[in-house]
This record gives sequence, structure tokens and C-alpha cells, in this order.
Amino acid sequence: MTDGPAARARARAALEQLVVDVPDFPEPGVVFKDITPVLADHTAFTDLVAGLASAGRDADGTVRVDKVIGMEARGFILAAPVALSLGAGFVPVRKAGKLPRATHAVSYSLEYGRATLEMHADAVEAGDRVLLVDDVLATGGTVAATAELVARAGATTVGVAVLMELGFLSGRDVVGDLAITTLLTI
Ligand SMILES: O=P(O)(O)OC[C@H]1O[C@H](OP(=O)(O)OP(=O)(O)O)[C@H](O)[C@@H]1O
Ligand SMILES: Nc1ncnc2[nH]cnc12
Repeated sequence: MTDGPAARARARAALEQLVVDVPDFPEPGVVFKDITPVLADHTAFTDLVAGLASAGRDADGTVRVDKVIGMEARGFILAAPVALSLGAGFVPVRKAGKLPRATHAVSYSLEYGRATLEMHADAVEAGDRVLLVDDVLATGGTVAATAELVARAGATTVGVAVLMELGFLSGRDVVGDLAITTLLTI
């Protein structure tokens, strides 16, 4: 698997061709971006993962993250292979009530409602450098809540990598306390 600009360019083309816009799901007025056809295409999925993984490397190719976080549920699908390709650990951030041991928890808003996210309190260590991976950045609520969970553990969010931005954040230069300069969008 090769990361970098070539993989990102192929992945961008695949997203344009294969993502299906579904009007009024899960509620009236929302145009839902269905990424499942991209995941079903092996070449496209490979390029997506390689493109996202480039956010976890310095310009010289050195891996700059200790952990990759995926946010339930679609973030899991992308973040786990990104973690493997970087040689980093994978950490799931889950909706409330799913993780069995002591957690940090943060409530947040997203395009269609409110939710609470949790992360095991010992999943990242103080001082860890963390990359957040998800499919869609809409209001930024999910990313901001996850960055707050990382901060509560004493770790640092050094990057955010997503497949798509939906335009809610245009004109803003921060997501929560995160500078948008840390953001890679396929
Ligand atoms: O930027 P935001 O406004 O926070 O929206 C983006 C989030 O919304 C979706 O997840 P959702 O909570 O619907 O969960 P799912 O992956 O389980 O469908 C998506 O996968 C992102 O995580
Ligand atoms: N419109 C949308 N499509 C897919 N996932 C989303 N998450 C938040 N808004 C979304």
C-alpha cells in the first residue's frame, strides 16, 4: 500500500464516483453521504486508507503518531486499517454505554441530534500523539468531542483525517480547540 498524494488523488476520484447521496436520511432535510459502495471496492478502499494514513506521517515518511482513534461506527472501519498501516495502536471511541471499563465521556451535537462519546480512560497514555480518523466532518461536533477525550487523558491530537467535509465549517479555522490546519481531507 502506498500513501501520499497519488493515493489521495485516486481516492478522491473514487469518492466522487461511488459515494451515494441519500436525501432525507436519517431525517428530512439531511442529505446522507453513503460510503458503503466505496468500501465494497477493494482498490478504492485501499486508496482511501493509504490517503488517510498520510496524515500520520511527517514529510519524510516518519510515523508521527502513537495511536489512531476511530469514532463509532464508520470511523472504526477506516481507522483500524490506518492504524495497522502506520504501525500504531487503534483506539475505539464509542457511543455511551458500550465500553465495559472506566471511561472519559463528553456530550456533543451533530447534524442530526446529540450524543455522548466515551473512551476507555487508559486507552491512550499521557503524552501520546493521536490521529483521529472518521468518514465525514459535518458540524465538527464528533471531532471536537473526541479531541476533548484525548485532552482529558493527557494526550495530544496531532491530526484529523476524514474522507469528506460537508461545508458546515467553511470560514472557520478551528474545530473545538483544534486548529483546522491539522485537518487532512481526502
Ligand atoms: O461532524 P459531525 O456533525 O459530528 O458529524 C459527523 C459524524 O456523524 C457521523 O456519525 P454518526 O454519529 O451518525 O454515527 P455512525 O457512524 O454510527 O452512523 C459520521 O460518521 C461522523 O462521525
Ligand atoms: N450528511 C451526512 N452524511 C453522512 N454522515 C453524516 N454525519 C453527519 N452528517 C452526515
